[in-house]
Amino acid sequence: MEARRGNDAAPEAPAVREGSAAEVSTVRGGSAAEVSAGEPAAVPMRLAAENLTVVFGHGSRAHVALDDVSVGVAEGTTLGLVGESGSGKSTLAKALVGLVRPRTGRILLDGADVSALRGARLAAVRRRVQMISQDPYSSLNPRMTVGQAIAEAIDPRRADHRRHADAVTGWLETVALDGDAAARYPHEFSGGQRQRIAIARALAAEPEVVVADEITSALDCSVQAEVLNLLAGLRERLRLTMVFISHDLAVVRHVSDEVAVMNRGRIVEYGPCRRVYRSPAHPYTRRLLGSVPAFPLQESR
Ligand SMILES: Nc1ncnc2c1ncn2[C@@H]1O[C@H](COP(=O)(O)OP(=O)(O)OP(=O)(O)O)[C@@H](O)[C@H]1O
Repeated sequence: MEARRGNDAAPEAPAVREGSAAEVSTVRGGSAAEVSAGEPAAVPMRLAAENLTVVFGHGSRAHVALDDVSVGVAEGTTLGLVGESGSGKSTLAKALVGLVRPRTGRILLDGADVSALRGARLAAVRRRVQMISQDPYSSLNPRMTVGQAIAEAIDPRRADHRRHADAVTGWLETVALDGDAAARYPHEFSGGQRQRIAIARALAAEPEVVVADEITSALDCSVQAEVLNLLAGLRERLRLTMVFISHDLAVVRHVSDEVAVMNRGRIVEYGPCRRVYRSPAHPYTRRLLGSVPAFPLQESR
């Protein structure tokens, strides 16, 4: 039997969700007004997880990190993922980008099941769904100059910085860095600058979806705000489709159209950000929001 690690004392209430799991990959989305009116627009999901289960380990040491999780993000929108530490946010992020293989369920990219792909086809999907993580070192090769790293994202087969110099400079300027950063190495930059480079690198691949996993949690407060404002601006300007993960509820509300609340590997509440923050329906969400002084319940957005 699989063991479940009890990482908090959240109540076992049923999930509160607008739309069924089956709807997630096909018709979820639309504005908050449309969803709450019970008539969601038929917006296809760019990226969706359908009934995803991820188990780490085997036998008595098995741990169910994701338990029948279904979420989706429509083009040009942002899905926020919140939940306490250990609730499964990063595991879901990794599953969405193909870094963790689900035991059951599917990952759909533009409606096509990509969860069983391997080799070159998986690599191609990873290009289309770019992940930016907490530690930019995991996405930036310390032996590559920044210019090489961005050139590789632009064209993996001809990752020559000089060939793509103008485009590299353009992406650096997009994240408010000077073009001469291209000749330097990641370790020569501050944490905030490295995250800007990681964002530039991810966007240079022109992905269909960006998965941002706690991208500011290792940064000082003032730098966090700079990076978040940059990302929020890019999201508007480039109409990014994004999955945004953070333990910071205020930040998630700021950038997300919809939010999924995770608890112990499950989605317990899922819906338009505005509605969930204003009137959380699940006891766990209420507890989560109630524990943050900035979120007295019933606050309007
Ligand atoms: N590679 C792994 N092997 C075994 N267990 C894992 C592995 N990765 C994650 N887990 C476990 O799965 C659960 C979910 O972890 P995950 O990192 O997805 O949570 P999280 O919500 O992102 O937490 P945090 O906010 O602290 O990053 C945790 O109990 C964690 O210990």
